[in-house]
Amino acid sequence: MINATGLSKTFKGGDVAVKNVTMSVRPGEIVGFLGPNGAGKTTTMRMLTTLLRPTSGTATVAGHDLLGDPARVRRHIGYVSQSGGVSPSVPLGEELHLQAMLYGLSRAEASARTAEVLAMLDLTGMESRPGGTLSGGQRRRVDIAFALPHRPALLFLDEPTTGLDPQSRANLWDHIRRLRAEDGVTVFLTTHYLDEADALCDRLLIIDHGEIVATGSPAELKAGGRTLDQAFLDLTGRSLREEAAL
Ligand SMILES: Nc1ncnc2c1ncn2[C@@H]1O[C@H](COP(=O)(O)OP(=O)(O)OP(=O)(O)O)[C@@H](O)[C@H]1O
Repeated sequence: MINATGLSKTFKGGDVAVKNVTMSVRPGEIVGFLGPNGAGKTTTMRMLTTLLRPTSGTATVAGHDLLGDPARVRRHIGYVSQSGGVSPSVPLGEELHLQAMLYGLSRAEASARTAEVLAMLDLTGMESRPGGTLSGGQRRRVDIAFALPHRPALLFLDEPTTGLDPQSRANLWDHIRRLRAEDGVTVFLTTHYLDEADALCDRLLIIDHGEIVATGSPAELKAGGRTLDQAFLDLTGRSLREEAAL
C-alpha cells in the first residue's frame, strides 16, 4: 500500500528533516510511525500524502506513483492533520455533504455517503451540530469522517488522539479498528503515545533525526522483557530534542 525508497527532504536553509527513508506498509495493516519531537514524522507523512515534494526518492502510494501521478494518489487516500479541519460554526452534516460533493459525488450519492460515514463514526443524529459544540472525541471522529467520503484505501492520521481523555482514545481506537475490519482501510498513523502504538498497531516504524532506526511489531520491539517506552528510549536516546534545537 506504501512503498517508499530513499525519501529525503531538505528545507530551504539546509535543514535536513528526512534522510533516505525506505519503508513499506502492506494492505490492511495499521502501522504506527513513532519518533521524538522534530524527528521527521509529519514531514514524511506530508510527502507521502502529496502535500510536500520530496527533495529526492520515490514512492508508490495506494498503487500510484507519488511523483508521477499525485492526483491519483490523492483520490485513493484520506489525510487527517494534527489540527483537524472541522468548522466551528457550520453544521457537520452540511459540511460533510459539501466535502463529498467536492470529491465528485453527485448530490444524491453525497447524501447517502454522508449518512454512511456518520454511522461508521457513531455520529448519526448529530448532523445539525456545528463543530464548535462537539467534545474533543466527537471532533476527532468528525475529522476522520471528513477524510472518508471518497472511500480511500489508505488513511493517514497525524496524532489522532492527542489531547483526548482515556475513554475517548480507546473509543477512537475501536473506530480505527472497525474501519480496517469492515472497509479494509489500511492505516498509517503517527503518535507519541506508546500504549496506543502497542494496543492499536500491527507494526511500528521508529524515526529519529530523519532516519528510520527500527521497525517491527510491538512484540518484536519489546523483545528481551523491555517495555515499549524502554525500547523507544534505547533506540532514540534521552536527550531533549526541543531544547537541543534552541
Ligand atoms: N517548513 C519547514 N521549514 C524548515 N524546517 C522545517 C519545516 N517543517 C519542519 N521542519 C523541520 O524538520 C524537522 C522535522 O520536523 P517534523 O515536523 O517532520 O517532525 P515531527 O517528527 O513531526 O515532530 P513532532 O513530533 O514535534 O510533530 C524539524 O527539525 C523541523 O524543525
